[in-house]
Amino acid sequence: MAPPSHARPHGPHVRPVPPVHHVPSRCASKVERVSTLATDGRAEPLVARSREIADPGELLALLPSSPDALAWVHGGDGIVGWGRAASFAPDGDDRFDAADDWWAEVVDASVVRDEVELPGSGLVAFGSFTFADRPGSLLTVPEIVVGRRDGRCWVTTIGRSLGPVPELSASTPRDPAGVRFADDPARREAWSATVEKAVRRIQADELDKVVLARSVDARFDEPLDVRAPLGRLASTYPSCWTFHVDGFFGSTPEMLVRLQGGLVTSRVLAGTIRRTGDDARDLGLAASLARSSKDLEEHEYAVRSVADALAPHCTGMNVPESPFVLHLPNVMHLATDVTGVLRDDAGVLSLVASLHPSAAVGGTPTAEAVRVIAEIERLDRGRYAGPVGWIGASGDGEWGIGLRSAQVRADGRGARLFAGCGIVADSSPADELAEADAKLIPVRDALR
Ligand SMILES: C=C(O[C@H]1C=CC=C(C(=O)O)[C@@H]1O)C(=O)O
Repeated sequence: MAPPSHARPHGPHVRPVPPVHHVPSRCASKVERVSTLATDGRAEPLVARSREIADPGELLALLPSSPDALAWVHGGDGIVGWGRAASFAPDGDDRFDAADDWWAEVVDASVVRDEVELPGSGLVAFGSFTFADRPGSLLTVPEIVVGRRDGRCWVTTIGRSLGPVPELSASTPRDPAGVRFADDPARREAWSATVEKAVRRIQADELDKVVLARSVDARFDEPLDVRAPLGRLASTYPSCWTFHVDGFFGSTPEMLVRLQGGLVTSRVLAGTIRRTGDDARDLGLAASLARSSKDLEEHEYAVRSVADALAPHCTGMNVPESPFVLHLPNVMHLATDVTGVLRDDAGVLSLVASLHPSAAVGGTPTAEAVRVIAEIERLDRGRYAGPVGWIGASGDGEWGIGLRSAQVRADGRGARLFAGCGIVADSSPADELAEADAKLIPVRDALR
């Protein structure tokens, strides 16, 4: 069978062709709209150029101290960026499709010279979407991107004209100062009561599973330099994807969807056990997690939701029958890697639109779970549990679920940390509270 076409109608950016290619716009009015969305409002297309460079050292250390700093790193590889060449803040239920359309227009109106041709090189946008239909989603095209993959490094400049390779230098971030966490017992009790309420509704057959989240506020004496927690997260959780977009940062173990060269992959997590720090004991706990009917049930809902959402877009899907246990420093999760071969021309944001919210962050059935969350959780999740990641000119990209995360306040002197747990019929409120505490550890520790 011929391999499916994975190129989106974004033009020929994906093909290894001569270094400079200008993709004609689909229609002039769209180009104008895109250009006016760029930060300075001038009606000019973007010019992006990626060049291979010598290894500049740790990517996160290159970030300037700026609210525009962007990051998506995993085990030393990934991309970081800064500056804002263009951005778009989609809103509403169709925010993913609106973002996808905007991106198609940006790509159509841009000139890309990619001498690297690796995932993340060429024109890219970073983004973060809200969990629910509320303001706060953002797709942003940086002016500078630095990337590393499999030992190769590059820099991309994006702007109104071809820019020179910038000077890259590492700097040391300022440690968080005077950190206090507010997690008072009354709020903890109230959350346990909410879990109990959800269990009763599940036992009454209103729904099968719902993910409930809680938040903890942090305060700082000085505005946070987000590069400090980012560096700590990346070194402590190298198997997670450490991200930062517009004050939303964290280290997520869950890949909602990666699209690369027609291959679709998703890492589904649900079902958790805390680690004790004693390796022998943790191995026993991992075995009990793999046998726990409560966790296996919770996991199965999450896998089903992802497999069902991807099925219309994929052939040759592989959905393993049993999960493996993913070991992280704070917790262990039941995990399943779902793969498929793209059979339509969906870009990664269309796949995100089909997948969000998966049962790892929403529940089963989805509509009922989302309704119950809105009714009983009493929390504005913001970007927590929403998709976060990047998209390239071909429509390929990587989008994780914004977990183990926090949103920095606009004045930088505080942040809200989030964690949630999948609730099923035999969930215990005390266990879920302890599990949520364990899921808060990565960001909590990174802020100390
Ligand atoms: C909702 C979160 O985790 C999800 C991902 C992995 C395991 C989960 C669980 O076991 O409940 C959650 O579904 C969170 O970290 O805030």
